[in-house]
Amino acid sequence: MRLIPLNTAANVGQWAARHIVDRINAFHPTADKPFILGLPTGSTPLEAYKALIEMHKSGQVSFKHVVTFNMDEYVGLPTEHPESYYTFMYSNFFNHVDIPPENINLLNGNAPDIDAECRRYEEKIKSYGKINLFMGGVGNDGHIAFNEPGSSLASRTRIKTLTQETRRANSRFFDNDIEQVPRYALTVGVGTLLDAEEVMILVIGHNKALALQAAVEGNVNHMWTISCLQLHAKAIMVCDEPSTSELKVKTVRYFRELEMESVEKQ
Ligand SMILES: N[C@@H]1[C@@H](O)[C@H](O)[C@@H](COP(=O)(O)O)O[C@@H]1O
Repeated sequence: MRLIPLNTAANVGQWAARHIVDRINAFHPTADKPFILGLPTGSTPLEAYKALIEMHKSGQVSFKHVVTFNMDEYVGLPTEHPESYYTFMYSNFFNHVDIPPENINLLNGNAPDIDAECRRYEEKIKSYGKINLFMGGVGNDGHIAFNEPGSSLASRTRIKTLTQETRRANSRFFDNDIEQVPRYALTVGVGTLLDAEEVMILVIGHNKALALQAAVEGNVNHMWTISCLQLHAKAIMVCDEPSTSELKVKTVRYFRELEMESVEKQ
């Protein structure tokens, strides 16, 4: 695991966007060999999306040959609802870059057959071989995508019941009214995420400090599904300063020194 300790949320967004752009450009994607990018929603990736849009506008990257898969979507929320992940993705990212609409993949939380929809999503990912880079965030309780505590670490795309804690945390987007927050969501599984070639998680704010501690210093544990990243060969946690407040000083120092070493060697 790489841990990148930075100062601010803006630094985290910039770092993540630069990493994505470098990966896409190094891949030299074409129509026949597109770059496959996994994407999250939430407040955490907003700065990264802004930075990606700026880099696109200044000619540093094209998304013409990038295929995206979003991690999750609420069940039963109309697509055009302002808080659907569909709306989020188009207004915060897709509408501002040159990605062809047919390259965008989102789970349909209103599909008549939810199980078939989840199978379709897994099969579509498989049809491309693998996801090259999955960007994600983390919930206060350590959930990755919507893999709530106790989710199988081998899970695939499926429907999940949201915990009270997640619904409470997300009620800030629903007039602070927990009753308006959907009870279910479709989410890629922990196993789906672990299949990606690389996973990059952004961690912002002191609310995420316990989740980051569990991810980095805790044991692999299904109660903190983010800890699955310890099983991944290429995982990166990009963190702001407040989110590292539960980590040991020596842990942060260790990872900071590792990064400095690798910069010097390049
Ligand atoms: N399903 C999403 C997660 O993918 C996200 O990582 C998490 C954190 O959200 P935020 O970035 O707003 O803190 O919230 C939601 O529950």
